[in-house]
Amino acid sequence: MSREDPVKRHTAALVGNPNAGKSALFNALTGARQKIANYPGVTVERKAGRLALPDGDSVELIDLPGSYSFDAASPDEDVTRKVVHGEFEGEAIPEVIVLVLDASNLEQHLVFAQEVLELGRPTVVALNMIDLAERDGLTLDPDALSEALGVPVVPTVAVRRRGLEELAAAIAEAEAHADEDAHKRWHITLPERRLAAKHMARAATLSKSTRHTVENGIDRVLLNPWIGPVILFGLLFVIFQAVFAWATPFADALEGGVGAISGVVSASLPSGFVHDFLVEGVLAGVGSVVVFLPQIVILFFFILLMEASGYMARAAFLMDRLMAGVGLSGKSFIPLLSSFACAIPGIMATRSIPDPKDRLTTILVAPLMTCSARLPVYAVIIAAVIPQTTIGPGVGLQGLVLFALYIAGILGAMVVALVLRHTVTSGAASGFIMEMPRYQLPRLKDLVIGLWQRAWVFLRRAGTIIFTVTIVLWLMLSFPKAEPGESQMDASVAGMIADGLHPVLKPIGFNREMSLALVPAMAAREVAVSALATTYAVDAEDEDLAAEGVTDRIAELWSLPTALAFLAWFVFAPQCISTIAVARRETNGWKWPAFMVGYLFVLAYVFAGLTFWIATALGL
Ligand SMILES: Nc1nc2c(ncn2[C@@H]2O[C@H](COP(=O)(O)OP(=O)(O)OP(=O)(O)O)[C@@H](O)[C@H]2O)c(=O)[nH]1
Ligand SMILES: [Mg+2]
Repeated sequence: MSREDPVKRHTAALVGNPNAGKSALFNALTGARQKIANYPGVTVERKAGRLALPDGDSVELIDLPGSYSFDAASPDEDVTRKVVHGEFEGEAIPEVIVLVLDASNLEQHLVFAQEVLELGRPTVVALNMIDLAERDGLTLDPDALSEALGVPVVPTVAVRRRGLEELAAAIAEAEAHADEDAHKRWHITLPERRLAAKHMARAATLSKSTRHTVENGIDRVLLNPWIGPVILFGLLFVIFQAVFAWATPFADALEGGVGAISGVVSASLPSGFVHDFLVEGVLAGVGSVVVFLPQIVILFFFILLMEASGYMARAAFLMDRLMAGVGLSGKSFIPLLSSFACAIPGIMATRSIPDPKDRLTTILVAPLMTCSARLPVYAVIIAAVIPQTTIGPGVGLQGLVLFALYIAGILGAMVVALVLRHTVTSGAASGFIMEMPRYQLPRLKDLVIGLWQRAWVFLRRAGTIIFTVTIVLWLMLSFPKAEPGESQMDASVAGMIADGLHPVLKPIGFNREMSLALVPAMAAREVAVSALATTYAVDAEDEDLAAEGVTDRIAELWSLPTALAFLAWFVFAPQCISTIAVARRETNGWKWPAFMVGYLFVLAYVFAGLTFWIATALGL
């Protein structure tokens, strides 16, 4: 900022209804990579970035959660209210407000817009999604809207970077003086506001062709009470088939690559500490997790498609009735579905749920949704013990088992929610209203960037937390060294820990290696795989055994009931430490996370046990 500048412009805040494209504008203007997705409630916290203005100055641009009103009750909307009113701790009131409106949905968006303008602060309107309005046959008149609102209006298409320079220029010119008349002009009741919105939208619409919107036709099918759920279920089924079927060639290639590197390292290094560290710890351990990259990418490909197309909110709508049956609402569906990626963003997404008890229940059951970190665990065990047969055209048994495990998690979450709503979080279930976002064709570039980000997150985890934990375990497995004739595991520190845990887990069919693997898996669930791989590699009696992958060792050493019990454990397995930490932050204390960990441990133990005993009784 130049010193002579009389106008103080430290910050500008993006404000508007959910799904107006605020984060898309934020990313386009600042070069950030905030999450954008086509459903309301994506952004749940305040994020800042720097925006260079055409006059050489720059401002701190703030992306905010979408809001319907300043009176709104949900925690994310509360952040918006606080920031805009200058009540957010450690932050001055923003000098300029950038009010983002969806041009294709103008009337609705003008309701909250009036509330924002009532503040009487320097405001610039971004009339975003002009392209969608055009798609619907709407021609808008930004000047008329500007006249009606009394502030500059800049048409934009955030995702195509249209209108960005004009918007930046308008922000630069927004004068830092309050509009004294604003209060008198705008302060009216909600019905009056709605009426005013209608008039203003009408006045700003130059022409409107009676084009049938794509939405209606598609929604008649996708939201049909009978066909809709079948399509949703079918889609989930296809996803889990694809995770196995499509990934196999890539996963095999990666596994071959890791094996080849392992062979080269083995042959070229003399046996000793460095050799063992690389072969048993790094390659067997961390390598066993990295090979699941293709599966992770495929899973996220589908999640990103659902998020970008606008289907996510439809799925929430379809699930609303089912969710109401267990005392939740469709609002909980999106956080729960996000938990398929990871429970941490899932739990944070609950901030868009207004009712505190709905929100708490959703937080408590979110870890039951199968996060992507569990995918390697499931995949390794399934590959080892479930035959690669097809049981129908295009339906593989392995994919089916994976699907069943996801369903088990979902059903578990539903039952737990039902019980909680009748006990610890009892109260009236709240209603469900969610705007259906416009259908959009996902943009290839967004998809590629999104997948790249996810792949990078996965690889970074493998290189940091999974690496560290696996290496610590490897050290504990490798020392003290065994006497000749003694097994290395028996002699090691880790072996002693495993011996301590095993008696507790033996009744539910777990062997010693599994018992040991559960401990580091608390850091990150994928570690269960690397821990088993490292344990078997360290304990291998000869080079041939050491060269075998963890899948082969499990296939040889585990009985089917034992393997199934391990899968059942991971359906419920108490979450990783980061999830516990987020639950603590979001519930402001240790009480609920402690409760969550407790009930998950009990369920994991009981269900793993039941699975083991039943499978054994059936003679599997
Ligand atoms: N066609 C079109 N799509 C847009 C435009 N701006 C944003 N989008 C899309 O609209 C969806 C919502 O965008 P976001 O930036 O996540 O919306 P938001 O206002 O931040 O939403 P919340 O964080 O939920 O309040 C995404 O799918 C974007 O890709 C636009 O100008 N034209
Ligand atoms: Mg956003």
